Amino acid sequence: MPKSSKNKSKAKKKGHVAFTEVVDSEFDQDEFDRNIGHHYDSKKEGGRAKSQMKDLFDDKEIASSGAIGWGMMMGGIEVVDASKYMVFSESKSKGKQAQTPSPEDPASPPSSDDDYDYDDEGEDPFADCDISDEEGDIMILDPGEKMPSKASSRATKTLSTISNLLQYHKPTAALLTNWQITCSGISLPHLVAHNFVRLGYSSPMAIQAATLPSALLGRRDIVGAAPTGSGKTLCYGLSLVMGCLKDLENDVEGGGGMKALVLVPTRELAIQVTKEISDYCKVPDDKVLKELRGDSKKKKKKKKKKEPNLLETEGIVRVCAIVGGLSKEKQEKRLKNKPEIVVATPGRLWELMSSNEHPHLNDFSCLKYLVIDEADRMVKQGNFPELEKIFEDINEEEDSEEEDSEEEDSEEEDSEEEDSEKEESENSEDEEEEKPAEENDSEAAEEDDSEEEMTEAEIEAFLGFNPEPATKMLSDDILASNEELKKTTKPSDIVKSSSSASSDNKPTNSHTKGKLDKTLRQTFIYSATLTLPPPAKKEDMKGGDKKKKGKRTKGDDENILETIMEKAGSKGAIKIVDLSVEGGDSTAGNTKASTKTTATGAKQKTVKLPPGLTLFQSRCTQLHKDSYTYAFLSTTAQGNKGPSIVFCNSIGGVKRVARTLEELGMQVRSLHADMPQKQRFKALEALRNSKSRCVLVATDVAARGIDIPEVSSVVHYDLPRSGGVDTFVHRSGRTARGVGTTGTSLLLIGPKEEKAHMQICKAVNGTNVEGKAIEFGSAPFDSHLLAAAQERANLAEKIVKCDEAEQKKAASNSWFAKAAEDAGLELDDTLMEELEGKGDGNKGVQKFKEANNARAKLRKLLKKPMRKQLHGKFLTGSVGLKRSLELSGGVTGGLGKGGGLDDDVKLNKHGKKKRIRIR
Ligand SMILES: Nc1ncnc2c1ncn2[C@@H]1O[C@H](COP(=O)(O)OP(=O)(O)OP(=O)(O)O)[C@@H](O)[C@H]1O
Repeated sequence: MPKSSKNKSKAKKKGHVAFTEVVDSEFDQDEFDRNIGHHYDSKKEGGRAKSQMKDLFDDKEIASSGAIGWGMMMGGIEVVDASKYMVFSESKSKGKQAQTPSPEDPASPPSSDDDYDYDDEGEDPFADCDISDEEGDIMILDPGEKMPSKASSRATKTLSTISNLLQYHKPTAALLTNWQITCSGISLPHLVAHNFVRLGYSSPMAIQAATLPSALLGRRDIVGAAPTGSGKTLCYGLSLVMGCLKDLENDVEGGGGMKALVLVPTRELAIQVTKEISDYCKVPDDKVLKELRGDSKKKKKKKKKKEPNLLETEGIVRVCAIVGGLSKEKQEKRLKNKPEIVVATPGRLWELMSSNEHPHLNDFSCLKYLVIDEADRMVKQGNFPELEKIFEDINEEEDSEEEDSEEEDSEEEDSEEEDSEKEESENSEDEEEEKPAEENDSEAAEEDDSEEEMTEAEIEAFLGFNPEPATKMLSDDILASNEELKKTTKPSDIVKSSSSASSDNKPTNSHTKGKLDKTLRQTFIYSATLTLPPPAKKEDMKGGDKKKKGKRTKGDDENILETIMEKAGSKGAIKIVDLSVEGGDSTAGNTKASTKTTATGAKQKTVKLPPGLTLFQSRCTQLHKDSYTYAFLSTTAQGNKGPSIVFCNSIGGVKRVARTLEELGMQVRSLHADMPQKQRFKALEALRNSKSRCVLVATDVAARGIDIPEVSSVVHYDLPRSGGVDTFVHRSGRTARGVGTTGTSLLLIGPKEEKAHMQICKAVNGTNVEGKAIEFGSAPFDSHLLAAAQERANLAEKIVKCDEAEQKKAASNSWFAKAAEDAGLELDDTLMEELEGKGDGNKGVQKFKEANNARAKLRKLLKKPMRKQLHGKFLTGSVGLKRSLELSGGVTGGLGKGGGLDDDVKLNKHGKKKRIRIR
């Protein structure tokens, strides 16, 4: 009997997990049973086991294309092909039909489990496997393994179950052949491969393909720059997870210490990264996870509502977020579980570290990975003073070890070194003092003082637990090229390529079973906006080699990078990959020029934006920005498509614009550093889950890292002030993220923002032959609709202004009255009248009436479609402004010099009007 038929009939007989071999005839049932079947006994567990299996292999279509991509692009990652196995979707016990196609007719599924011929006699390797405990929970045991006694340690149980879990997706020989590209080298753990299939990570993205082999095989320190949304989180996240899984598997003594520390600039990003990393090693079944962690019984006994498993999420490897704004107690409790990976914002981390009450945060003896995400933002002076102290603590232990070894050196050498170090530290102190205190961007900086309790459901919702599996597909061209390569690659080629791995990927150190080598620590530095040194310098660059470092000067981006590496204590060989600039699609050693030469011969850096991003611009006065934003978001195909983010430069701006858009009938959320953390999370959650269109009005606290794939457009209501081009890149990158997505970024350029605009244009598009900046496309506004939008926006602004005035007055009056009461003073009648708004000619009442009138008028307008309201072209220039003032009842005030003019008219330096082109 051919092997495949034998296997099929075995599968019929077995009934532990029914499956059909889909792809070829070399499927090995015995191997399948060894690796998968023994976890589940259909007779005992019935439908539960089957539905678990169904979950495991749900994304079979993606897998078939995806794993090829991983194998090929990574030069040897081996990925499970879930399409090999098809399993029941519903249990027999529920009386539903199984979906597994029969071998004979793939389209006709067997009607029930009875269609499979179970054979209980003789050859059942699972006979001695009791897979349920006394409470009916599934236990995962090796064939022949005894039920663990109640007294058995969690560690023993975990290790045995983990090694099973890591195996249970083991590809068969047929699968390996199918994935011709797989070679020795990187081997993706099967659990991770499964999760990648679930997440839709069908092939590595460019930065992942460029960095992962060096990080995983060569254990190199990595400095990576790549456009926003290009998958940088996975570049370091996967290394961390694989390292931790390997340790668990190899039973490497870790002492339960922290193995990886990820530092990020914002709380939202910390929570997001925590979830993403833990997603890579997520265990498909909750019960299995609880069993692995040894806490299922504990929780059952308590019979309390499910404990929030939020700051630490649901992977095998424990990942825990340490952030400000959330309950410190809960985070402290999480730390007691000794999470292998800690993702933190520097403020809260330092607070807990310096309290010396959390041994887990003070013990860096096991630290193998240090990650600085959004590195340029993190090390910007004044942003995170705690960062330096954290680095010092981390490096303290190693430094002291080094010092010990240095003692063996000659006295002369010692004193020379001391002198040079002293000199260097003096220099660096001078440099710090010389540096003018840069504007502290308190907006985006963390303030870790306030704390809040969030309910389980609230944070769960924010973390997006139990989301629908992503269904991102491999783009057609990659698929096609993979197919082509698959056809032309012979197994012998694979062996060759694997044996001649590049020197980048040769391990600098090796793993020792049962031991943790401290010198193995890897440092990862990532951002979309890192200025990297030129190729020659890259080759020279060695982290921690102080003698090679030049004096750091303000604005010297290259030296900033060196400083980060030095502070982070990077000691190994550094691999630098820069995909963030045009022409920089290569890695250290063969980097092409990443600059353009302008007409004047000057070298100019051009940044790379996500491929699916379209840039628009529109010039308007500050007064018209509300109506332009409203018109873009409500009338254009690009702005109207999905959730959007509107960026303002100040908290006051965010509040005002959000209120105005709200009055205009939009579903609006705001996000800024002055908000309680709970509200901040809720705002992002609303954006992520917005069924109807949601607009988030935010400061730059939302500019970096936040990954909400649904966001379809970004509006720069204010052009970024500080860090112009970089901030523009990060803000714009909140849309068009990941594989095959599109998005729009609209710049609204006010009269005072021309300079900032020019810088952005130069950096993004370069200059034309005349040396002038190449500009973006014109925003697709309909001038008829702009007029209608202006009318509505004016009314909304009026309402907001009146409300604000009311609120301010009420606040100051109540303060005044209270102060008088506290001082035991009585207010006279005139003063009382004034406080009540009667004494100033009823101005307060008048404002209230004005607001109400405006509100009534606006409501009426909002009921009608905009196009029908106003016929006639949008009048630009001072005429247009006058008309809109008339329509609004004059709330916007008179024309000032320069301000108040529209697209086509500007004042020249003599105060005369000059015409400029409308874009
Ligand atoms: N191999 C992959 N295939 C498909 N999607 C992926 C892959 N890797 C990551 N992604 C998805 O791409 C999106 C962007 O990833 P990520 O947030 O890591 O980008 P980033 O480069 O860190 O962006 P930013 O610079 O804005 O922080 C995420 O939704 C992530 O799930």
